[in-house]
Amino acid sequence: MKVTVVGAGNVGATCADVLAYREIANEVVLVDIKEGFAEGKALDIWQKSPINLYDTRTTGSTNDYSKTAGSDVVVITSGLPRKPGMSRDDLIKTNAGIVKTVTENVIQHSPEAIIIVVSNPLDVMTYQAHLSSKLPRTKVMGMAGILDTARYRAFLAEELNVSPKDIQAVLMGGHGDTMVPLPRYTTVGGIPVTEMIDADKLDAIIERTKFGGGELVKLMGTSAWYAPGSAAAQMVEAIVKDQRRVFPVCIKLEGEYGIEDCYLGVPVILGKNGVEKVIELDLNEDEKALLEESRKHVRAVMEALDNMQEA
Ligand SMILES: NC(=O)C1=CN([C@@H]2O[C@H](COP(=O)(O)OP(=O)(O)OC[C@H]3O[C@@H](n4cnc5c(N)ncnc54)[C@H](O)[C@@H]3O)[C@@H](O)[C@H]2O)C=CC1
Ligand SMILES: O=C([O-])CC(=O)C(=O)O
Repeated sequence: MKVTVVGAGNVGATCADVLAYREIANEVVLVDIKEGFAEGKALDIWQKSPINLYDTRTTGSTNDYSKTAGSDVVVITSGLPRKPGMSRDDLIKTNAGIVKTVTENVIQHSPEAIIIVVSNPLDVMTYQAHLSSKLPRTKVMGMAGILDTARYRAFLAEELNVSPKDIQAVLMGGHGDTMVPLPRYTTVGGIPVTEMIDADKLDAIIERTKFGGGELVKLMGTSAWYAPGSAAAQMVEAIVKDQRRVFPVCIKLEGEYGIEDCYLGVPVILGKNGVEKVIELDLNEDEKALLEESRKHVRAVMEALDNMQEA
């Protein structure tokens, strides 16, 4: 299995490293626009192989997409990260151009690839990659839900003093402040979380999760990479190993949840064909209202992208 990761920065290099040391792919190609940058990162990861004991071949390329030919999965992380005081949507202008060019290059050499978008604003960059690749919607998806859910699970594990492994959860909606938490689908070793934690503490954790990306931007002056890179690698693994894992993933909705033509995070089954199935939960009225808020927000940013492309 061959996987290309475009963008050898913080998230891209972390993703490539996880793909290599966990031997998720046989071959990983890193691509970046900065001269020598991807080659250097790939060489460093390759030189770690005798220490960490893996044989995934990692190589790099400065914008030469012929090296990516025949990739089974392509992860797009190229683009600007936000700085303190910015929202993810502030990145749209620069990152839309980058994601468009990168997708066109990728698809020229790997027309059968499955694309995982990471660049922000996530839901709308997934839309951009879908437009530019012209692939079926099941083969173009965005990574956000696994990350948001992981933050929520980590915060809960800390509060309850239990292993994060035993916390199962699902979040839906856009990757941003309007994400939709679903506490009634959160369990701790199979026990509903509401039996383990007070409502006000759970509310505080949900609020912290919504702004989880911003918390890290404030601390570091740039956005997160360890959890995002690992989350993207986990999606790659589900696809290349046809694991049929159930994850929240950003995909274009075509009638599911009563929503047409909007890119939102929803639980799906992920396997060798990409999104094998969108899982439709029976949401209650409060959850439907939160999802509608999220839809409105993402639609507005999608329309901003449409206007930019017409201009
Ligand atoms: N979906 C999610 O949950 C998350 C999304 N992100 C987003 O991922 C993106 C990357 O973040 P970082 O890795 O921290 O940024 P970074 O600045 O460390 O790396 C980005 C890389 O993209 C490269 N690049 C720019 N234009 C390119 C082009 N046309 N072709 C190839 N490479 C190009 C840059 O040279 C740079 O090395 C940002 O947009 C960030 O907001 C970050 C974390 C989580
Ligand atoms: O916060 C950001 O800008 C990066 C991101 O999407 C995240 O870490 O959730």
